[in-house]
Amino acid sequence: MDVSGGNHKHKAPWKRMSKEELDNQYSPSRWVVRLGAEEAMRTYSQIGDEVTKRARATRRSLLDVPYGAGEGEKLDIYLPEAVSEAMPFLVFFHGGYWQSGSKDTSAFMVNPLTAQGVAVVIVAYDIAPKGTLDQMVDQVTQSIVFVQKQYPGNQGIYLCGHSAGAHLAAMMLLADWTKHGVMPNLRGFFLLSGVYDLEPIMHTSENARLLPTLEDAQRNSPLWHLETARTQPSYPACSILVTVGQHDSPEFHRQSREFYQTLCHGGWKASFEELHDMDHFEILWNLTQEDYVLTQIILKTIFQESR
Ligand SMILES: N[C@@H](CC(=O)c1ccccc1NC=O)C(=O)O
Repeated sequence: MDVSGGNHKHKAPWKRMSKEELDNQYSPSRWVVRLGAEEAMRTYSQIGDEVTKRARATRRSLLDVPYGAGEGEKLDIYLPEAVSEAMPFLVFFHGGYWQSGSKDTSAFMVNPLTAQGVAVVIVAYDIAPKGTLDQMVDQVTQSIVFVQKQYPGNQGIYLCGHSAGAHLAAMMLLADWTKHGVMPNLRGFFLLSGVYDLEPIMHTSENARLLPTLEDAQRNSPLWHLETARTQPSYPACSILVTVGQHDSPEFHRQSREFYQTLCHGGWKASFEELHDMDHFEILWNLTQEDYVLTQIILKTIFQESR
């Protein structure tokens, strides 16, 4: 009978997995139920491309706005019909395991949100191999500082990220804004199918290069920081929604659940949603629809919090 290792085993089931199993657990496309893995990835780029073209054709936008001096430090701002100083902002960080993806194929939620008066910002950051994880975290920080400085009267900044982008958004729970000379008006986080503990990912073929040492993984793990530091939440009033697709892998489910539980224990205002019959990518595709349950939760949160 296993007595001593019970809790540990419960907390880190990945430690007992073979390399093949870890690779499998951390390859979201292999868990897609309605398409094959390759077809799912092709469809993902295709839909992203189409929705972004549509958003640019039908919405007022400011494209390739620099938020920093670097070539890759650009963001797109999509505006609602009625532009005002007091708009709420949703800032989105795309996924792609910090190695792929682009703001130019990631405008999924732009049309339904701008239709309701929310300005949507889609952020580019330097994916690997150009950027390191530390640099990406820094760029994400800078992009939020930029939005706050540009729109100081905003009615709230809400961060949303998908997969690796949810990781980058979650890192902002730990950001030190003092050196940037501005406190962003953060009111909510929408974290979609994210990874919050990067230690298992160090051991996957796809991501080993990004995380050469355990220190790199821990420094970039919001779960590790929140479990270790046990400090007071920096934004106690911020709503944090952690979501995972029903068809996401068991490891993705575990990551989301543990992050949610750690947030609750730490006194953050967190909620958890498992999205019914959704895979890792459909979560985003459905955000193009105004009547989708997640779009509705996002809109409700923004308009409740900013009233
Ligand atoms: N090679 C990965 C791709 C991937 O993980 C991914 C692709 C697009 C958007 C998000 C992703 N995952 C995390 O960031 C896979 O097999 O699913």
